[in-house]
Amino acid sequence: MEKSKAVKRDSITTAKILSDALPHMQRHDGSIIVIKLGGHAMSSPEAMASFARDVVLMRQCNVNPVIVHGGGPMINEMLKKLDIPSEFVNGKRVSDAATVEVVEMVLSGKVNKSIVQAINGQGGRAVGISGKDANLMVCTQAEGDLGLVGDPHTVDATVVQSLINDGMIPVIAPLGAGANGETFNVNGDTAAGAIAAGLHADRLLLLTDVEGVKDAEGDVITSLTAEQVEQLTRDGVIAGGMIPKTQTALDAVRGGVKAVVIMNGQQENACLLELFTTYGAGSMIRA
Ligand SMILES: Nc1ncnc2c1ncn2[C@@H]1O[C@H](COP(=O)(O)OP(=O)(O)O)[C@@H](O)[C@H]1O
Ligand SMILES: CC(=O)N[C@@H](CCC(=O)OP(=O)(O)O)C(=O)O
Repeated sequence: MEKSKAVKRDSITTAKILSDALPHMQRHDGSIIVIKLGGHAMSSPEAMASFARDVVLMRQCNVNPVIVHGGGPMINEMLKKLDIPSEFVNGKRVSDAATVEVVEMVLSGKVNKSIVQAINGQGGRAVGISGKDANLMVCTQAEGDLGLVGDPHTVDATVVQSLINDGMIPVIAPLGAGANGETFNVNGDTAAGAIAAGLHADRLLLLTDVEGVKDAEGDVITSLTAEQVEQLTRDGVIAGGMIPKTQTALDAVRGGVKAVVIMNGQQENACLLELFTTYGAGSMIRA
């Protein structure tokens, strides 16, 4: 008797939550949401399954998720096994030919396919590709002495749009082709921003391992302007891996993406919180 009362109470709460979500679902109806899943946000099989479930639920609600992933920690692990040293400059991995070979193997292989499998395991239909497929991301060499690190030069999002139109969930590894047959290692955030701009996405969610962009006191800044980002970077408050994220956010909004949110992907149901509730998670950057 007690148990059935509890089930009834929980069911009433669930029905209320679904009802509250209706205006948010209507607001995002038919929209394209690019989600960057960082290596740190894929910390456990449970976290991956929870993310996959959110993505499948989005698709079920006629919201079109496009996943662009990273995998820095997984690349580090493989480079270590192979005894290949690695260093980062301003959040980007200096990449010689041997490093790029490992990056492509890890990202297009195990990481990409484990996300695809997690989404399919929740009843979605995910397709894994890299930025090299169908000329999605043609790159030029990035500035600085970074070796084979690419900056997206042209994005042709036709293949992504075709997958979306067919009800698939694209899962994209951040590699790009060069005009002379090179393979470029592209920072996952940079790739996500370029693809979001190429798709004129409604929103770009950059999932990471912190609540958002923090100020000098360590408090999360919920809404950021371009000027604030530039000042915080000059002051060294925005540093390391947060630099490509905030620069990506600025490039994306300038490139036509309506809003970018930098948020904690380790928080359970992070994407649902952001899209389908009134609670705005993380730091939002708008045009
Ligand atoms: N101002 C800042 N606010 C928040 N995080 C910052 C800031 N400056 C630097 N960071 C660092 O950026 C990290 C996120 O970047 P990164 O480790 O590359 O994440 P991911 O692997 O998810 O792409 C945070 O864990 C934090 O250590
Ligand atoms: C050029 C560059 O830095 N490429 C990244 C690509 C993976 C990535 O961005 O992974 P996270 O999102 O997990 O950090 C790298 O080699 O680590």
